[in-house]
Amino acid sequence: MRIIGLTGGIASGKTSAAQLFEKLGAAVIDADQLAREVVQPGEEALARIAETFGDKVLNPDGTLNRAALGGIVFADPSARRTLEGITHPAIKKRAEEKLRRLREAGTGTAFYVAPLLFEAGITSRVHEVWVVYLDRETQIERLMVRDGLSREAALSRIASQMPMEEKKKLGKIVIDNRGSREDLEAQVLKLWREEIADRRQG
Ligand SMILES: CC(C)(COP(=O)(O)OP(=O)(O)OC[C@H]1O[C@@H](n2cnc3c(N)ncnc32)[C@H](O)[C@@H]1O)[C@@H](O)C(=O)NCCC(=O)NCCS
Ligand SMILES: Nc1ncnc2c1ncn2[C@@H]1O[C@H](COP(=O)(O)OP(=O)(O)OP(=O)(O)O)[C@@H](O)[C@H]1O
Repeated sequence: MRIIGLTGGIASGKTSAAQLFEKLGAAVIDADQLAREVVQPGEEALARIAETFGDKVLNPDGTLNRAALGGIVFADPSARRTLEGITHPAIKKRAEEKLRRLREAGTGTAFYVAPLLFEAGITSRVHEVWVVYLDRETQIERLMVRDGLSREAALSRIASQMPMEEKKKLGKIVIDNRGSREDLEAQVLKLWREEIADRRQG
């Protein structure tokens, strides 16, 4: 099974691109989704987060208050690293399980969509890395609109990741998402044909 790591900066369009690849028939594993699964009530990671950061990061019903925890960790790199120390091993374990199941099912190509593919050193687990790229100003705008964040909050989230220009240099393939959704769809379709479907036939 060929595993393509799909990464990029926050709000660069990884999920949007992955959904388009999925529509064309690719298998997709999304690290952000796994990150949500490992903090569901009853999971060990949630208990450790509450022990470490206090009850203020829990909602009254015991679920994780994502806004409260995000407010802490995106303003404090050492708190962010503590959180990653709790969640990343659990996320990696789930990703491995999902990849194993896809392999057993005879899947040809799987995308592993992860915002922190480079930062968390997961590149050795994938065969190649594709980067969804966006210029900084468009990134700030799309992030503010999607998550209802102030400019300052958007900038602190962006600052917690490797600069997009650096990620762009590290990708085998760069998907440029500065244009319209139609532009993105056209690039995905071309990559699907040239990099996945044709190679499979050949
Ligand atoms: C801090 C949390 C609760 C905030 O939740 P929220 O719903 O506001 O954001 P969400 O999880 O949807 O993430 C949105 C984006 O933020 C960025 N982001 C998330 N975690 C991190 C991090 N540790 N470092 C840098 N960027 C991050 C990613 O680009 C991600 O796509 C959440 O992001 C979290 O649990 N993060 C730690 C787990 C992690 O590292 N996830 C990234 C995927 S491995
Ligand atoms: N080409 C585009 N034109 C306009 N808006 C877009 C385009 N591509 C994506 N978007 C929007 O930009 C926002 C970010 O896209 P998306 O959620 O796919 O990014 P992401 O890289 O998965 O983000 P994250 O790292 O936060 O998970 C979304 O609101 C999405 O609808």
